[in-house]
Amino acid sequence: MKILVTAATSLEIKPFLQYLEQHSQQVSDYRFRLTGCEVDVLIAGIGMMHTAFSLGKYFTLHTPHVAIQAGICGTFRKDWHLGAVVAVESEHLADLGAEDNDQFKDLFDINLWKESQHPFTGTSLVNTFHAWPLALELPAATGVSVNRVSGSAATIAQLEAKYQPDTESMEGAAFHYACLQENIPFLQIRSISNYVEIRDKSKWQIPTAVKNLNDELVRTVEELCAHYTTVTKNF
Ligand SMILES: O=C(O)c1cccc(C(=O)CC[C@H]2O[C@@H](n3cnc4c(=O)[nH]cnc43)[C@H](O)[C@@H]2O)c1
Repeated sequence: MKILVTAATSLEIKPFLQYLEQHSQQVSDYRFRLTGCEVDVLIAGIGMMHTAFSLGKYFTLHTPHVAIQAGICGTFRKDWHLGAVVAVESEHLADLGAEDNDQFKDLFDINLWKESQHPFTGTSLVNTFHAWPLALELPAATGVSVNRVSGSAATIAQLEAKYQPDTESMEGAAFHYACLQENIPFLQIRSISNYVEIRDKSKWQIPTAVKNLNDELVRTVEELCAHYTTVTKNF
């Protein structure tokens, strides 16, 4: 089984990389062999432009069975605790469009895109791969992707009213788009490093978020590889 693990920065998946160093055989700069599984690691860069370019290039050369995007994110949900790990199931591109006075209009609102044009479901990029072989016990989240971390009351209120998001990242939509276009089953796992609120970086809990994210990432990859090994043994 071929698995792609992608992240915006190596810092976000450093513990996973250390795990691979200890438990797998490294076959190239970015490829690891782990109990019958091939795991590629792609550090795609921060933001949708870098993510789309990196994944587009990668998918012209490789077709993984599963792609996993792992990263930290902000949450709009005050009832979710920092450090919680979630699976983001759908994404909106929440700052691509036009400003109309103090209102934001996305490309669907201004009729440059049509609802449900491929690969969108309505106006969002939904993870439609339901044949995931593992029981995912993570809370499901609805995400928005932005080029600028939201940090004003007005922007936050607009995003909440328009998209009812649980999470905010800078790469999720690009990942969903690339995987849906290439028909590659995928999973976006994010851990919450901060609340989406008026900017106060001192409140961000990046170390806890990174630890929990990587615990979950290791568990998921190990389970996927074990599942695949069991399935292939039975044939
Ligand atoms: O401003 C800083 O000093 C600073 C230092 C380290 C990281 C940042 C980020 O903004 C991280 C962006 C990175 O993390 C994801 N992320 C995390 N929280 C949020 C959020 O509330 N809204 C959007 N993106 C977030 C994002 O996916 C980036 O990859 C700043």
